[in-house]
Amino acid sequence: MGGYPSDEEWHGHINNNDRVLLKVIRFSSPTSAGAECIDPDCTWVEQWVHRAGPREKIYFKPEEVKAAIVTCGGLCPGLNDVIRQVVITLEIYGVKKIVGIPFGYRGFSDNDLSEMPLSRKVVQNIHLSGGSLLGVSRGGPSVSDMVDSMEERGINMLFVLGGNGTHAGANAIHNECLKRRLKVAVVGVPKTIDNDILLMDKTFGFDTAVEEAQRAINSAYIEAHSAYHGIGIVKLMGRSSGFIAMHAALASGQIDICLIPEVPFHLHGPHGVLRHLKYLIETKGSAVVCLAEGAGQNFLKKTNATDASGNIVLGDIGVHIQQETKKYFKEIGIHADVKYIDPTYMIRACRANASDGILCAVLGQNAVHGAFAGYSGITVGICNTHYVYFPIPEVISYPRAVDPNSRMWHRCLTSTGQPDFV
Ligand SMILES: Nc1ncnc2c1ncn2[C@@H]1O[C@H](COP(=O)(O)OP(=O)(O)O)[C@@H](O)[C@H]1O
Ligand SMILES: O=P(O)(O)OC[C@H]1O[C@](O)(COP(=O)(O)O)[C@@H](O)[C@@H]1O
Ligand SMILES: [Mg+2]
Repeated sequence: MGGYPSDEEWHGHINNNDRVLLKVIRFSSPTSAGAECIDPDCTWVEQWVHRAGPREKIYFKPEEVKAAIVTCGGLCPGLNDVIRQVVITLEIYGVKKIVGIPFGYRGFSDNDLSEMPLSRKVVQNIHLSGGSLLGVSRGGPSVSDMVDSMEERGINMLFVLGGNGTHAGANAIHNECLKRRLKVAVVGVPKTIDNDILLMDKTFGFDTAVEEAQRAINSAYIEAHSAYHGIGIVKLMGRSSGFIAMHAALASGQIDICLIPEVPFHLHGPHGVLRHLKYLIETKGSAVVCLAEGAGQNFLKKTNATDASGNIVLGDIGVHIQQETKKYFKEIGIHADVKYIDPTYMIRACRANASDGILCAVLGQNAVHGAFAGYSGITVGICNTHYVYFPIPEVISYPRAVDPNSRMWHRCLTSTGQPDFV
C-alpha cells in the first residue's frame, strides 16, 4: 500500500540502449506540408539518439573527479541556472572538486584569472539573476593550450556552455584528450539565444528571449499607435537565423512586417518594404516592423571585420531601415513618425523565465549524468520533448535556420499579413 517503492521496483536508471527517435512524423506523401522524404513513397527512415539520464553503472569514481564549468560566447538567459544545476548534481554524485573557469576559454590561459571554487552554497541563488557567474568571452587560447591547462589542473570532467563556436572548441578539446589518451569527459550544454543549433526542439534562453522581445514590440506598438502615422522598428538578435524575430512576431500579434536573414527582401520598388509601409500608414495609420539583426545585410557596406571568435561583425540594419523609411516618406510627402528600438542586450541579460528555468535544470542534471555515464564529445538537448545526448559534430555541422517553406514561417506571414517583398 503506497509508500516508497523498494529498490527493485524503482526503475530510476536509463538503459544504455534506450533511444529517442529524431523524426516522429510518418509523412504519407512528399506533397504534405513540411514533408522530408527520401523517395516518392516517403519510406520511413529510423534515426535515433541516446536517451539522457542517470545510468546504473558509472564510469568515474566521484572522489577522483575534478569537474570544471566554462561559459563562452555571448550571454543568454539561463546560464546561471545551468551552472547551478551542474554543481548541485555533481555534489549529489559525491564530487568534491568543482571549479568554474572564468571568462570563457580565455580563463584557461590567462594567468591573472584564477579558477573559482564552486559548491551548492556558492551557486544556491545565482539563478535569480541573469548573466553568468563565471563571466563569458569570445576568442581565447589554442586547443592544445587548453588541454595542457586541463592536464595541469587535473580536470577530468569539463562542462562547456556555449553555442556553435564553443561546441566546435569542446569537440576539439575532446579529440585532443583522446589523442593524448586522457580519461576526460567533455560535455556540452547548448547555449544560443538565437536557437540556431540543429536537431533540438529549442535551446535554453530562447523562450525568455521571445517573451522579452514581445515587451519591446509592445512598446514599439504603443509608440507607433499613439503617434500620427507612427512607424515602430524593433531590431532583435539573430545573426544568421530569424527564430527570435519570427516567434516574437507570432507571439505578439502586433507585427506588420517581420524581416529575417533567411528571406530576401527589397526595400525600394513596387514590391518593397517601404511601399508596403505606405499602404499600412494609409490603411491602418501605423505600422510595426521587427527584424533580425542578420536580415538585409546586402543593403549595408561590408567591413570584413570579425570579432575575437571570428564571427563577422554585422552592420546595423535597424538604423539603415529607419533612415531609409524617413527618407522615403519625406520624398513622397507623407508625414511619418519613425521610432527605432534596439532591445537586444536588455533581452540577453534577463534571468530565465519559468519554462527556461526548468529546461536549464534538466539539461544541467543530464550533462552530469552523461559525463558519469562515460560519454564525451556529446551535448545535451531536448528532442521531440525527450531529453537526449547528441554527438557534437552532428549538431554544429551548420547553423540551424528558419526554412522559408516551413509551416512556422507561413504561420508568421499569416499573422503579420505581409506580402513577399521581392
Ligand atoms: N571553430 C572553432 N574551433 C574552436 N573554438 C572555437 C571555434 N569557433 C569559436 N571557438 C571558440 O568558442 C568560443 C565561443 O565562440 P563564439 O562564436 O563567440 O560563441 P558561440 O559559442 O556562442 O557561437 C570562443 O572562445 C571561440 O574562440
Ligand atoms: O555583442 P556580442 O557580444 O558580440 O553579441 C552579439 C551577438 O550575440 C548573439 O546573440 C549570438 O551570440 P552567441 O553566438 O554567443 O550565441 C548574436 O545574435 C549577436 O550578434
Ligand atoms: Mg558563434
